[in-house]
Amino acid sequence: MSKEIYENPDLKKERQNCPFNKEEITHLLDGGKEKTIERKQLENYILSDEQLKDAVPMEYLSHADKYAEELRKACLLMHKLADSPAGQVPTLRALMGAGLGSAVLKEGNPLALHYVMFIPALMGQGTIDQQAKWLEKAYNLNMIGTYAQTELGHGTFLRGLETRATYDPKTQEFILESPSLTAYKWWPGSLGKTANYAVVMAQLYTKGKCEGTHPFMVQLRDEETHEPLPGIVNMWLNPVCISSYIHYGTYVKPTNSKLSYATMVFVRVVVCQDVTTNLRKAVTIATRYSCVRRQSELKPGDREPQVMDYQAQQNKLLPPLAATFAFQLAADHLWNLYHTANNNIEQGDLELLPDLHGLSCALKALCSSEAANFVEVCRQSCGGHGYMSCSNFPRIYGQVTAAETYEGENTVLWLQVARYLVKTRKEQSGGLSVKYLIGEEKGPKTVDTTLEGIVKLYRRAAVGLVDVAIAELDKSGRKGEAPHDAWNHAAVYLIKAAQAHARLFVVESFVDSLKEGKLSAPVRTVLSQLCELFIIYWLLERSGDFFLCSNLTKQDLLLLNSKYVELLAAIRPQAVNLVDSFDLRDEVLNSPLGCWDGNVYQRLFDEAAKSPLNQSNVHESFHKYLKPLLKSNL
Ligand SMILES: CCCCCCCCCCCC(=O)SCCNC(=O)CCNC(=O)[C@H](O)C(C)(C)COP(=O)(O)OP(=O)(O)OC[C@H]1O[C@@H](n2cnc3c(N)ncnc32)[C@H](O)[C@@H]1OP(=O)(O)O
Ligand SMILES: Cc1cc2nc3c(=O)[nH]c(=O)nc-3n(C[C@H](O)[C@H](O)[C@H](O)COP(=O)(O)OP(=O)(O)OC[C@H]3O[C@@H](n4cnc5c(N)ncnc54)[C@H](O)[C@@H]3O)c2cc1C
Repeated sequence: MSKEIYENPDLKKERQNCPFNKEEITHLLDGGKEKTIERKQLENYILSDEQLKDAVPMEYLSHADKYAEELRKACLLMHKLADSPAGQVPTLRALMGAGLGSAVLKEGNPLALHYVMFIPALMGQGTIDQQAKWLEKAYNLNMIGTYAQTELGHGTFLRGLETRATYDPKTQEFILESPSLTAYKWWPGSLGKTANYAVVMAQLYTKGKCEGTHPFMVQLRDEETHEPLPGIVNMWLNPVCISSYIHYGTYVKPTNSKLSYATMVFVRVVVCQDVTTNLRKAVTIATRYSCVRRQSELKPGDREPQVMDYQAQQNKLLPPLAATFAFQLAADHLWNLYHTANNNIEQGDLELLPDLHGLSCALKALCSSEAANFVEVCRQSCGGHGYMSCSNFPRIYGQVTAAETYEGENTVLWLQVARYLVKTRKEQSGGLSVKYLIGEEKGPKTVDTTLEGIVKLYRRAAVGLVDVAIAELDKSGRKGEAPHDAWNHAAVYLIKAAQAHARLFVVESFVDSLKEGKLSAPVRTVLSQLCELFIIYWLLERSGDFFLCSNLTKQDLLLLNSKYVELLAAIRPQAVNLVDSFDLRDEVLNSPLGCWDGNVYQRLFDEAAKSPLNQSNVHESFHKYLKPLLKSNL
């Protein structure tokens, strides 16, 4: 007789009479039905392999054992890659991210940088000959690379990197050196024990002149023994400049000095999708748990309610739920821009490069910071159980907050966006933001609180805050302040303007996607509710920006607040159905709080039982330390 599949009765009730086709949303998020089939096939292929399962929870292993275990599984995955039914590229993309990849490699993938930065750097910066020499070797894993840019003393300010690459015309070699302790490469993933090659960013010196940071291919370790090459700590020999700018000793300036930053732009684009996947996991865990968890008393004398029935809990979880759609659709738009810009750049057309830089900085900073805040809210919404390591919230939070720092610390990226916006506004120049900055709303500034009306408010705020920042810069200039001082003294205004611009891009992407998308009526209804909830939520959170730049009134705000709480109530019945549409397997969620069947308490108990401390009633430390203390009559 088939074993009755347990399903928590509350979750079962939540799933009854779903008014929309969950699979339609799954296909939307995967990029089509075929992609969903491919993803599920790949998940089965990977997650069914017993060798990829953890014998003991990773949190109970030593640092070295964690590394060894993750490396074992990462290497096994690479072997499986060759026979993957989904093909190598989709498999790699799935294995590098926060979805399938982190289901297997919970502490991180020791080979991630090889695929996420090392190979993209070769592809984006290497000459044809260099690619012919190294790409095949890299794809065949005959070398393991990393991207070594950050130093002990510098991560943000690339023009301040101290690693030097001096070209010797006599030997036609580059001598790489770390002239000081602060020049030591620090942070690059895999650099410590895994990689035997690195793309090293160093200041290029030729004929006594510094030509700025450039990428160099450097062998770090012997390919057979894996021993560090001689002098690897202070001196690297035989590096090769990965670029086509040195012709027989003469430096040929690139068309744009920032093309050497291209790998970072690629990762910023990818990070937007990756933090969204992590946010989707957190929202799924918290939403299912909030429909299983019954606590306190809503109606005196009644049974304890599902905590999801508290408006306060809906206010915690439904904006992040809406954000997962908003960020996914914006990341899709950015990915399309990236491909267009890159194809143009390959033809020598750099016109979209500033827009790509501006938008990739904006979206990476916005999605990572908002996702980090939302993941923490999801964790808190699960009370004490959300604090447990096995809830998976600590790991998800660690991964998302890292993205606020790596690939460009967010504040620094906001200021890059502001620089781009001020320049675009002043020059009324072309490019993507012209749609937002020059296409500003003419006519009366009266506010209508329809979806279109609210989007117009976002545009007014995006344009208005740039103008406020420019006014601050001009005021400082009139006082005789030097441009760099004026810029520093306007930082608060500049960052607000950059953030408003990023939010406008996300809001417009969400609204436009719903307009363009071929959606069934029930799916359109629920996604439109989520869209309206999200754009009102952000407006209420940042109402100061809107007061500053439009005729928003107290009445408008009160009306929007009412609309907001009505939408919470309207969406509440579909919360579980919406997170089910993400189609995240229990192994990917990796949390007893978020499992599909809602069997939370039994799974929590089973997880606790795995602790080494629970393998005996009395731990040996009692006899060593506690018992002597108890007897010591202090
Ligand atoms: C799947 C798993 C995922 C998840 C797995 C992900 C794993 C990843 C692990 C993390 C890996 C890393 O962190 S790798 C290390 C990442 N590090 C960084 O991102 C460093 C951040 N710092 C920088 O990018 C740079 O220092 C800047 C942009 C902040 C400043 O550069 P700068 O050279 O001083 O330039 P600056 O004077 O500000 O600006 C001069 C002009 O250049 C332009 N400009 C500046 N940068 C760029 C650019 N990238 N592209 C185009 N244009 C640019 C400016 O707009 C400006 O134009 P105009 O105004 O003159 O027209
Ligand atoms: C998990 C993780 C993985 C990483 N992997 C890699 C890797 O594989 N390869 C690699 O090369 N690097 C890697 N890094 C390093 C990462 O790229 C840097 O830490 C990041 O670029 C930030 O630089 P920083 O550490 O110098 O911070 P800093 O710039 O020193 O930041 C310190 C403070 O100074 C502020 N600040 C700095 N400049 C300005 C400014 N102009 N205006 C206003 N405020 C400013 C910042 O906002 C911040 O508040 C990784 C980092 C992490 C956390």
